[in-house]
Amino acid sequence: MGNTHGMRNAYGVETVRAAERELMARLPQGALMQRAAAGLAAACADLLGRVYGARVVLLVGSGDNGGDALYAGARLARRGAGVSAVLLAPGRAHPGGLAALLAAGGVVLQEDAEDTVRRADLVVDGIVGIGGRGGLRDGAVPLAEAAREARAVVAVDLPSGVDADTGEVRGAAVRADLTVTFGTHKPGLLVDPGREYAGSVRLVDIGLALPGEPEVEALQHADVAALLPVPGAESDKYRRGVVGVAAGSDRYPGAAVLAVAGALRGGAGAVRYVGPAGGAVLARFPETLVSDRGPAKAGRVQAWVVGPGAGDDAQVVEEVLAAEVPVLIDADGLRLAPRDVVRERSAPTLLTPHAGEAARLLGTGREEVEAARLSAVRELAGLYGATVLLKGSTTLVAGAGGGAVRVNATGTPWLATAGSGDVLSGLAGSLMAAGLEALDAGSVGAYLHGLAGRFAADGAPVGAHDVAEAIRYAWRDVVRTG
Ligand SMILES: NC(=O)C1=CN([C@@H]2O[C@H](COP(=O)(O)OP(=O)(O)OC[C@H]3O[C@@H](n4cnc5c(N)ncnc54)[C@H](O)[C@@H]3O)[C@@H](O)[C@H]2O)[C@@H](O)CC1
Ligand SMILES: Nc1ncnc2c1ncn2[C@@H]1O[C@H](COP(=O)(O)OP(=O)(O)O)[C@@H](O)[C@H]1O
Ligand SMILES: [K+]
Repeated sequence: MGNTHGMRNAYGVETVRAAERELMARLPQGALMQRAAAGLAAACADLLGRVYGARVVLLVGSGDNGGDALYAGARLARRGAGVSAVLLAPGRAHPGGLAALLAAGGVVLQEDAEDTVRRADLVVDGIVGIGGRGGLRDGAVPLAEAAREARAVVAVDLPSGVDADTGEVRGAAVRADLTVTFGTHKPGLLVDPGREYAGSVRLVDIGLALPGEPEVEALQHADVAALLPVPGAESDKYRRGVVGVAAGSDRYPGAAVLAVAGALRGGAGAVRYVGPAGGAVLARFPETLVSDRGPAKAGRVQAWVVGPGAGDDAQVVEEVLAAEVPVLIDADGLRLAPRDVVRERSAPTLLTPHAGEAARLLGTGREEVEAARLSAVRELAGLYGATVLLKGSTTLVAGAGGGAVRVNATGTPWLATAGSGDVLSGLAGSLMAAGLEALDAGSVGAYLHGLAGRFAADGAPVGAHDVAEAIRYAWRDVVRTG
């Protein structure tokens, strides 16, 4: 889909470096850093409101990230800000940047650095950028902590301590209100936990040409609008697609109701329900086609959803996996679906674990998955030869064949409510039945589900059924403004 719809793309460090080398070779020395510093200074000025008289403290590391901070500091000093720099490696600060700062009236702080940082109107984090390796080094940790008490923190390119390629944070990292990033988003700015440290992100164009596929991409309204299924004049309920839902149990009939609730709002022309909760489903949604035979005999569907609240019924999972249509596997189904059977399926499979379920499938701990989401989702997709949607504060979707990982951030923590995952599985399964590919169905489903959660919650607690009801508002919003 490329850039045609304004997809937000993030490229890894290696690609950024190559693009920078190529561009630098064609520009006068230092030109690129001046572009970066100009964009950074403008963003700082916007944040400050009034530059004259503002107390600005620069945290300056030994690389070009510190250079950006110094040149931007010089620009702010020329506009009347009181700018002081804390040099983390005094002999190795960017020489040109330091000279520019001093010439503009800035000073180098020799003592009481932490106190000055705490009292600052603005702290500019130029400790490390894409050259950073591992967590913050010891000397920088107290400064990062002091910065939390300052009025505002702007991170240069990315918050120091956040891994640019993965969003992983090992140890301490700077928490920014705003990150001013150059040339392209970095994966670590879009994927948690890094995303949380970045605050809002402003992209400064420095003229980089980035070739090929990004590491991570985030759909925007227009991308989603272009992917949504729309019935044509010739459509009938079967042509729009039938989605089968094999979910729920005597113990958890509600999971069936919620998965059907999501499926009814996902674009399929009909929802076929199979399982022991048919009565509960019909009572709530009379439009559902209910069957009391197993999935193999339930009649044709264009995609299956299996697993929410399903308990231990391995037979149902087996029958669904044997169907030659796309299958979404969630919750209990993930436990019951053998890896080799999934790998050998000829039709697409979409797995939708949360971090705890992903950890069990990978044989690791929940915390490990949450700390390294990008590698976990890629690894699972590889192991199962399937598309994997990893739920959480930022939801990731990795395709079976590698390629850019989709990240979704439309959600809200209010979605952390029982049953909201069941709604998502019905919704994404319905999109597959309507003809979307697994990667698109997962990422479009997560986008609408997150937005629906926001609309339904609007700052107050919600139940999962509220989220399902709000899907149509999310859909309309996407269609109208996309
Ligand atoms: N290369 C370019 O063309 C441009 C680069 N720009 C800036 O340059 C940055 C990259 O500069 P560099 O390659 O010099 O790398 P950085 O400045 O990101 O960091 C490298 C330096 O930090 C030290 N370091 C590494 N890990 C550390 C850690 N965990 N704690 C403390 N110190 C650590 C290294 O010893 C090295 O001296 C970008 O993030 C961006 O801010 C911009 O000026 C735009 C143009
Ligand atoms: N902190 C959060 N911010 C945004 N979305 C969240 C957050 N926590 C959970 N979610 C979303 O809520 C849903 C919860 O699904 P899941 O964990 O399967 O719950 P359940 O099994 O109760 O349905 C997922 O779509 C997930 O991405
Ligand atoms: K930084």
